[in-house]
Amino acid sequence: MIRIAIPNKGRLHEPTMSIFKDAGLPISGGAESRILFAKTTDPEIHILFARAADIPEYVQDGAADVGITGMDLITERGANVESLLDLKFGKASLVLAVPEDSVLQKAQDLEGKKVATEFPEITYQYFKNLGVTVEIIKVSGACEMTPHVGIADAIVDISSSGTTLLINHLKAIDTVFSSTVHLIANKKSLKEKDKILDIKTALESVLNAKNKRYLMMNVPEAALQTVKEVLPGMSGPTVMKVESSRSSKESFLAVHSVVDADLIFTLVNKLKKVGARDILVVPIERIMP
Ligand SMILES: Nc1ncnc2c1ncn2[C@@H]1O[C@H](COP(=O)(O)OP(=O)(O)OP(=O)(O)O)[C@@H](O)[C@H]1O
Ligand SMILES: O=P(O)(O)OC[C@H]1O[C@H](OP(=O)(O)OP(=O)(O)O)[C@H](O)[C@@H]1O
Ligand SMILES: [Mg+2]
Repeated sequence: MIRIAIPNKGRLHEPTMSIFKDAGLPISGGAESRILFAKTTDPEIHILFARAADIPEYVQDGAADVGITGMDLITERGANVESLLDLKFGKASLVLAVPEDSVLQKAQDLEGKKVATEFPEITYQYFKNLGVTVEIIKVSGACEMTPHVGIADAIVDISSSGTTLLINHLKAIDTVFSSTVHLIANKKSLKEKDKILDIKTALESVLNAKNKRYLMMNVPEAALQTVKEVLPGMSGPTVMKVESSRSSKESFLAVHSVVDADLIFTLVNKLKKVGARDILVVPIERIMP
């Protein structure tokens, strides 16, 4: 049996449930349902719902074979786990921030000063690497208030849109750590349970397909070469004969290709100009190379 720990609530819950659904492993539970265990369509794969911050330890200690959580939380806890895949969501930066009117402009200016943070390990390592000595004040949240009440001169805290810093009259002066959500595995489980790599492959196939679209069109045979020159190469397009019911003498070919989603707008206009018609653009659920 393989147990996967996923965030039970908060900003990582939904995107995690969604990528498992797209990967063919729909999960029910967590969030409002408050169910903390669940099965999947694969009887060998069970789900454990947990707080994102606890998942690194659960995976390190083997309570879960696999986990999904942020690299900042994994690094802060120094969890001895294997990262199998960057899932590319949950993007956030840990930034060094000071009051907006502060004279402190760079990390070196913090020598001998106080820094409040929810991430003491990452903060310690950051200043150590710079050869700067600071006093680290561990807080469990609402870090942004500390420089305004004399608890600290600066903070190291998560920033994504930057709104929280702005409304708390703080400004970032450096990026300490960039985080995204990763698929991690217990090192012993990884050696003993091959199925863990099947889970990685399934999630990876969803990521591979995210920015791709499947393009289908009918092309007059005479225009095929021109159309192929317009189509970007992933691998050559698939070309099939169309048993057209059209009365026209012209014979048509069906051309199919996988293209980047952000090329679609210009590509469709170019293809129409060189004679393609009946153009269909469909999303792709998974791509397994
Ligand atoms: N404002 C944010 N924007 C983007 N990602 C964030 C933000 N805050 C936290 N994260 C990321 O989400 C992950 C989980 O963060 P956290 O443990 O704070 O849970 P949460 O989803 O914010 O729930 P809550 O804060 O309500 O407990 C972390 O890896 C962190 O990097
Ligand atoms: O740059 P922004 O988009 O404003 O996001 C940054 C805020 O997001 C997180 O708080 P969250 O909303 O998770 O609340 P929390 O402090 O309870 O975790 C983090 O602690 C920051 O305060
Ligand atoms: Mg939070």
